[in-house]
Amino acid sequence: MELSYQEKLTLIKLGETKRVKFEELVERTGLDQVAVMRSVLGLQAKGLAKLHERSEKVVKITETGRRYAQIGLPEWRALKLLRERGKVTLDDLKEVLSEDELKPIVGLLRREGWASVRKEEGKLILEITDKGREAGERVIDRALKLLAEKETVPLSEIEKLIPVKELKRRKIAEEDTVTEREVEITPAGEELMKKGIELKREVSVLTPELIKSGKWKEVEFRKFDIKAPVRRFYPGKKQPYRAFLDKIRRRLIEMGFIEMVSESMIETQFWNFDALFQPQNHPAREWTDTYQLRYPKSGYLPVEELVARVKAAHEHGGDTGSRGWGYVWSPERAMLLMPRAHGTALSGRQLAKGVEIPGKYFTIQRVFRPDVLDRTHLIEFNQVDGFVVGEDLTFRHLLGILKRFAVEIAGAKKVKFLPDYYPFTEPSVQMSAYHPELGWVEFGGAGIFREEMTKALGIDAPVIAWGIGIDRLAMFKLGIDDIRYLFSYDLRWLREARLVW
Ligand SMILES: N[C@@H](Cc1ccccc1)C(=O)O
Repeated sequence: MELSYQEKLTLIKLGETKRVKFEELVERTGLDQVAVMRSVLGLQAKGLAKLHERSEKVVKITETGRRYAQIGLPEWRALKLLRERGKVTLDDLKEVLSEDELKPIVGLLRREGWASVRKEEGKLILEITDKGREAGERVIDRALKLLAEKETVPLSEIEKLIPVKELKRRKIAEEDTVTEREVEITPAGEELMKKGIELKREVSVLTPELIKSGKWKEVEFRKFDIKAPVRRFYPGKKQPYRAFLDKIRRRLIEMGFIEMVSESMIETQFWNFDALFQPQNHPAREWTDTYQLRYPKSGYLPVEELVARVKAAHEHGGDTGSRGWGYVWSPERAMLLMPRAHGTALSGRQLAKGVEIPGKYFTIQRVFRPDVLDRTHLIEFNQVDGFVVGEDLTFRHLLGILKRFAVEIAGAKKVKFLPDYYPFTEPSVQMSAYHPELGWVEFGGAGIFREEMTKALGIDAPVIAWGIGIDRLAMFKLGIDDIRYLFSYDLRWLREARLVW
């Protein structure tokens, strides 16, 4: 017969006493109540023990009863005052009684015969009687004492003193039933005891020490029922959206991309727009499309030489053969600060800083654009931006890379390219990816950076670039249909959201 460690221990302890109160058995085993009950039921199922349950009517002291036991029943407090003063008015009794206690007191004292009552000038006067002077302990006092001492007393015992309804009426006690449990060993159990039960230490974890010392041979391993329902356990973990972004970062690093990082979400217009050859009168630079910082309003421009080249590109195309945008470029405008509106700003910074050629770079950026919040729009979202630079890159390489992203990152089955326009790329494309559940989803923009941009930043090789919005994808991977959930505090979601990749 297979007995668990706890069952064995319980049986051994039971064998010492034959029949024992459940609570005492708990004490003897040193296990907790639940464990002992489980063991007893287990032993009972195997015919080794028997659980006897008997419910008993008891009387339990109430909060009021406990208070009376301490300060005395109201009639005793009143009598004490009467004994001191001989007679009192009802008002006088307020010294020793509460408002609720005052109301029934006249009736109580009269019933006991402890006081006589009369009216004098509209006032109730109570005067002590002989019986009141001599009064001693009554049954109700004895019952209260007993209850105060034991808290619960069998109903039968109380009823020997006083009808329980009397105690209930005075709110001293209430009735209850308790279940008395006793456990008894069966003959089969005794039989097994006689044969001897080997109580091996039961372990639930196999440790290196157990293996090294050879002790694993002596111990018994705890059996687990892996199908038993257990409480849900929520260990600390990454915020689900963070987990998603980290996954993308990993993918790109595995594909050989170098990450571009930034300590700040704030950018000068220079890097967000000017360095990307986006003219200063471009509508996307207005407040309707980008935010501005109120304070501080302006930041710093990079080295003069670079600024001069950007200015020349905007005004007349610099040395690219382009005519530029043909306006007077303002450094003040370029100095204005803003929350970054696209990740491409970091691509511009990287190109100006210098790059390996050939080289591949990416960044995951939180970006900000005014919008009306709803289930699919936020004013802040995340983009994966990046570029590949190399001597003989062509537009076809760009399409190939984008397709690869759509498949690798988004799990898209089909992609579609449409002509598009960006001030910093020529040609420009927009890519849509076909998602089995979402249908055609706009994935992002891409193109070959214009020479007006790359040359001003000091790069003399073709650069193919893209910017991909990844929040729609995150929504899908996290199984949510409201984009605001990406930043939700909803504990249930934070605990249970699952990233399906
Ligand atoms: N920055 C563009 C995307 C883009 C990046 C790079 C090249 C072309 C387009 C956007 O925010 O939509």
